Amino acid sequence: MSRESAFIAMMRAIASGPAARGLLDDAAVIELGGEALILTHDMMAEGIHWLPHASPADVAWKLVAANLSDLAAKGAEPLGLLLGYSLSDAQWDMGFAAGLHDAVGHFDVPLLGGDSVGDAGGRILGMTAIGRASYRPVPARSGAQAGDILYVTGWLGDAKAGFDLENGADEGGCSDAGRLRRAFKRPAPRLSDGRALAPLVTAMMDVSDGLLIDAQRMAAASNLQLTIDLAHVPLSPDYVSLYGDNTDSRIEAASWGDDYQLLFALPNSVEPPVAAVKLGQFDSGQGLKLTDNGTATALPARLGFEHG
Ligand SMILES: Nc1ncnc2c1ncn2[C@@H]1O[C@H](COP(=O)(O)OP(=O)(O)O)[C@@H](O)[C@H]1O
Ligand SMILES: Cc1ncc(C[n+]2csc(CCOP(=O)(O)OP(=O)(O)O)c2C)c(N)n1
Ligand SMILES: [Mg+2]
Repeated sequence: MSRESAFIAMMRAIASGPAARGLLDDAAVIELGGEALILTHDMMAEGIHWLPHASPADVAWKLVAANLSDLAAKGAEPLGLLLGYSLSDAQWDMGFAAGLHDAVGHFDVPLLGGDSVGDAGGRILGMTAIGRASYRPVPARSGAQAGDILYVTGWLGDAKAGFDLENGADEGGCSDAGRLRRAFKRPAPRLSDGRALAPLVTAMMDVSDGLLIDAQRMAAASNLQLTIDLAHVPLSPDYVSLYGDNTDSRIEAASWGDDYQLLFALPNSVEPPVAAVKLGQFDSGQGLKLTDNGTATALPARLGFEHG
């Protein structure tokens, strides 16, 4: 067990109310009369979530996007943001403020407040995003049913490719390295897809730590077995131009993380109303199984990103 999951397990014993959803979901859900408030908090730290030479404006953008992605996963409409900020040098602070200004304008979500601290011993940021549910019951990770199909929006692995390029990797034959870099630095939360999907899905979450680990969490929360076919993992042509299309490159795309796509379950009879690919199927039983073009294959040792 990672230090992160051990710590969350301790928090689970404290977070006993129904709004916390057993700390088994992307966000808390507070039912208020005929409405539901959705609340999520994400932290980012230099060296862990962004490279030391990253632009502070990009860091601000990603902090907003990662938080809004958890709202998207619950089909929510953003209402506001609160920022936790460790003061840095004046130039970094100004760059961050400029990026935050751009991001709140782009996503049309107000900054409501926050708190700042000096000399924190490193750049560590926190953000709370508050949203309003567009559909109730608010989709959970735990609602998938045996026989449901698992889908994912967009491509997986582009953020990993963008990270490698930002870290100095050769662009090789990649035709749109800028798009890959943006996928890593300025991910796009799937807010409108989330709202379109919320009335139809039996379960939904975003993919932040990696498809395999996040899908395993959905299967565990739903108390089902889930089989994913590696051949169905959606790779972009740009990703394939850098890493090829083979078992290793598919496993990397399915386990590196930072994708911020939506992962969701639908009954077999329901077609998704947004662009998405089928990854696999839920069955009665437990655990994550992997196939490659229909043939059973071993799970990799590492399913995704975990802190500690
Ligand atoms: N330090 C913490 N204190 C309380 N709850 C936490 C803490 N860290 C994570 N959680 C909770 O654990 C669950 C899983 O968190 P996480 O995997 O980070 O979700 P996500 O990837 O969607 O942001 C969520 O319910 C989250 O609120
Ligand atoms: C410098 C750097 N190294 C590695 C990564 C890869 N990475 C760091 S955290 C993470 C997963 C998402 O972060 P987390 O804090 O777990 O977000 P949450 O799942 O809570 O939304 C990934 C893929 C990165 N973004 N930046
Ligand atoms: Mg999430």
